[in-house]
Amino acid sequence: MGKPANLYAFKSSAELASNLRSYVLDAQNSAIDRHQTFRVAVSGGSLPKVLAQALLKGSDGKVQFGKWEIFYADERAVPFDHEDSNHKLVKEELLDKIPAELGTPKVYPIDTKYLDDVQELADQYEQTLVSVFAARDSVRLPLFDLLLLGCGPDGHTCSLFPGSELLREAEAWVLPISDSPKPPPKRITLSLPVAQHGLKIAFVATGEGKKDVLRQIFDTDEGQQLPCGLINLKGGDRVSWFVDYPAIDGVSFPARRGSL
Ligand SMILES: O=C1O[C@H](COP(=O)(O)O)[C@@H](O)[C@H](O)[C@H]1O
Repeated sequence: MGKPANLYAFKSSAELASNLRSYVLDAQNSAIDRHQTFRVAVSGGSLPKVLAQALLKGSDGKVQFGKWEIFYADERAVPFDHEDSNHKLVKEELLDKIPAELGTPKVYPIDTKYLDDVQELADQYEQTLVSVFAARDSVRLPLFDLLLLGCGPDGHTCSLFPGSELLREAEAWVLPISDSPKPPPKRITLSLPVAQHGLKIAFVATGEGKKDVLRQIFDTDEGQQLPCGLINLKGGDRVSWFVDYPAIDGVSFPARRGSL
């Protein structure tokens, strides 16, 4: 079954946030040591709030935002002032609140010129990745230092939904969606191979609403076919889960509780 290599459970959001902070700082420091920059893909949904709690408070280590390059694991095809925009959410929860002394990250949002054509929107975002990570013909997949992912109650992550034919895509780095089962329907998303390839991959899932899907992912064979399950399985020990107690209520796999 899809036993997670690293499953950390916390009784409070403050505890989860402080452990997520240590994990992100560790990823940041080794990335900066390796290539002087930290390339992170972030998600929307419930993640940005937890991430802000982790990164904007805390005295251990230093978040070197000036060395961060932030990309979107998925984005909705809406303007930046629309309430469904993942960039708006990340900006309001985190980016706008970064103290000047921590530096300013380089952020790569979608190009809203292409909102009417999701294929073009995805292609343009892929070009953005190509320009940063290297030409398509020199690397098969972009390698993020860290992917910060959510897990929807149906097992979706990024904008990869259960049963979607997009899960079979092997070549493209960024994919368009016109019929997302969760609104809004038009989106772009990192492809499954890109999401599985991250050097480190963290899922953050909190609240009772996640307990059924986590039980499925960790305790059943079917759960491994869900998008989160597919990343969990392929990623092996590169994957860590940060959850709270309500989210793993009923999961048989023992989580390490309380700390990394
Ligand atoms: O639609 C989306 O949902 C997922 C999961 O969101 P959550 O609120 O259940 O954490 C999110 O990771 C993704 O970025 C977003 O577009």
